[in-house]
Amino acid sequence: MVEIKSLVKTYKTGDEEVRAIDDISLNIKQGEIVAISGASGSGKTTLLNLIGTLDNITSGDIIINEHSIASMNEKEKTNYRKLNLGFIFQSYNLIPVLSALENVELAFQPLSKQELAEIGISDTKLAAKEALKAVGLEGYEERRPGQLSGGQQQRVSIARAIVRKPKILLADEPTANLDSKNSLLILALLSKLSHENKITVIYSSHDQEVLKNVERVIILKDGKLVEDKKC
Ligand SMILES: Nc1ncnc2c1ncn2[C@@H]1O[C@H](COP(=O)(O)OP(=O)(O)OP(=O)(O)O)[C@@H](O)[C@H]1O
Repeated sequence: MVEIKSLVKTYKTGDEEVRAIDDISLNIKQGEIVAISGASGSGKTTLLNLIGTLDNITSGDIIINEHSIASMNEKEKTNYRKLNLGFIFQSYNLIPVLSALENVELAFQPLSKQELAEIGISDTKLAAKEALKAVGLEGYEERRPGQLSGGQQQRVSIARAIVRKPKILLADEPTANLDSKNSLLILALLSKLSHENKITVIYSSHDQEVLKNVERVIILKDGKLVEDKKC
């Protein structure tokens, strides 16, 4: 469902060229949960950003459900992101003055009425409540981020990422700011959401504890794929 074909991403700084992604090919099935690992600078964030259409491909392609990302223009990419992708960040990226519920509901703001209908949402508040329930935060709707623990804040950000019913969830170091107990709980939640809703989850991590519990791990080194391990 995600087909990565001879993918290359280079960055130019002055006279120097960095091959951040150096000829990677791999397939990820619908509903699979995959960890991307590797040392700092190995290309994890770049790969996630390319799959997330947040950065431009230098050569090669990523085909998602038969859509070629390399041939999309900016407008098509924006539309594609809105209706297919969910993002989770290391630092949660919640709005401090809004409640948990309002933070989740914010995910609907870029969607038109027609787009909401397309994804089967008629009541955004109810959908946001259900997403919070799905991440184990029923009863916490009115709390602001500052009144929640790190693990709970990451759950709110996961609710915000899943509320538009994405086909793919992309998470850059989602457990980097959490202790090992909360990291494992967040991973278990991502795994549950992936299996129950057939969401493809792709996340990066360099935490060895986290990597003990993964189903498949892709290891990068200097932009190259050096290992693709099913556990
Ligand atoms: N915007 C940019 N301009 C120039 N070089 C970049 C840019 N973004 C990334 N790079 C380079 O591309 C390579 C891969 O970086 P990337 O951030 O993808 O690695 P990473 O594995 O996510 O690292 P970390 O674990 O530290 O977040 C690095 O050499 C980095 O310096």
